[in-house]
Amino acid sequence: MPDRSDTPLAPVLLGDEPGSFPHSVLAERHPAIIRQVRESFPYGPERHRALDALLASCTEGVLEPLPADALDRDRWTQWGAEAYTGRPWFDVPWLWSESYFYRRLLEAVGYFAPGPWQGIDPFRPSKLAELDARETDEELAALDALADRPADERDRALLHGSLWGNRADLGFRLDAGRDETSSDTPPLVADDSETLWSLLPPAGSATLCLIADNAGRELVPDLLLIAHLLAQGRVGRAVLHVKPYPYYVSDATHADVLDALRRLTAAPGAAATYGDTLWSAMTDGRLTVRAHPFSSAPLPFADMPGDLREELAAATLTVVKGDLNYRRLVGDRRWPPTTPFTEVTAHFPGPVAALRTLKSDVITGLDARTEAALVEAEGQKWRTGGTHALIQVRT
Ligand SMILES: O=P(O)(O)OC[C@H]1O[C@](O)(CO)[C@@H](O)[C@@H]1O
Repeated sequence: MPDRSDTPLAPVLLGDEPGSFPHSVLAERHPAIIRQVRESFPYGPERHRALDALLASCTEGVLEPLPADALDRDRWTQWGAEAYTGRPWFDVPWLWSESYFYRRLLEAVGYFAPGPWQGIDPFRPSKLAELDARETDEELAALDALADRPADERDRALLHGSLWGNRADLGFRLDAGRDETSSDTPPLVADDSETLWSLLPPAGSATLCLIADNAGRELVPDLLLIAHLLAQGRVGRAVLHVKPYPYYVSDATHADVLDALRRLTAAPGAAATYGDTLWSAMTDGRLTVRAHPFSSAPLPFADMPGDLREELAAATLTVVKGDLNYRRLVGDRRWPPTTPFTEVTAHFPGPVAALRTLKSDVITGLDARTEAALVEAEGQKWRTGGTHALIQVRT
């Protein structure tokens, strides 16, 4: 991360503290994900053995190197594999070990190797179930009532749909025991939406990059937001960044975009109009989907490569969705919550907006009163419970 003399770097989050949230993800959530994946398809004995080996490695062992013939081995070396392989999963930066877990999981199910399981997304059954759920029908039906509302109400509804859609990630739901906090504190802990709208004036034909997070019930409202912005002329061109391979259980890939788009175009009522807008925008090049390798790198955005930096520098605004992308945007560190968002995102190549529900410890940009009220009402649960959200913008 570049020097910011006025903001000293906070310690990087590791998973080594029993009782901490990162530790519970490594010790409990990852084994649960392996169990879920094992049941998602009738994998044969070889795949089951590989999943058993991953389970043993990630709970009691060390990070093992990728196979010598893995096509992305050099890339992982550049991303720090030599420094971290051979070490216990709990002792390396949490962002690194968590991201590497998904790479190893895909290795275990044969996602990359030539053969029948190549390219089969182990999370697809749960992603499709979510897309087919009754709740998705209800959310799409609500678009009919929106059509007659004033423009600013539609702007707000679609922005908030995309924001709160982030609450619906599938990995989060594996945590059945997580407390639901009820609190009198406002759901939005920071709201820079006025600034966001000022960057995308009507008929301004801005270029928007949206760095997507989850598929299914998050991606659908993300796509609706993009369709709305294109239709309003607030955005002339949009680039949707997705993951190059299945990641963090429900993260969106290009295949998920196509599933979501089909869901929209086949829906009754207004939803299909949004779907048609997106379809024609993809066809004529106003909307493109990108799967840059760095999208699944175990590194903060401060370390992004030059080509991606250039691309994002040319955007009027980049919208960064979700919790994991927030960790990568501000750095996965124990920042004091009042650390200015503008300073920790100074490295980003252009104007950036974070839309995120709070699902991990990292937080910046709070005012002292908001932080105090949250702590008073909930202790530290507001950081990870997914019941609060933020819209933060750096121009
Ligand atoms: O889907 P999101 O919003 O990125 O949230 C995923 C979050 O889930 C975790 O994988 C575990 O909580 C976090 O590491 C990550 O930040």
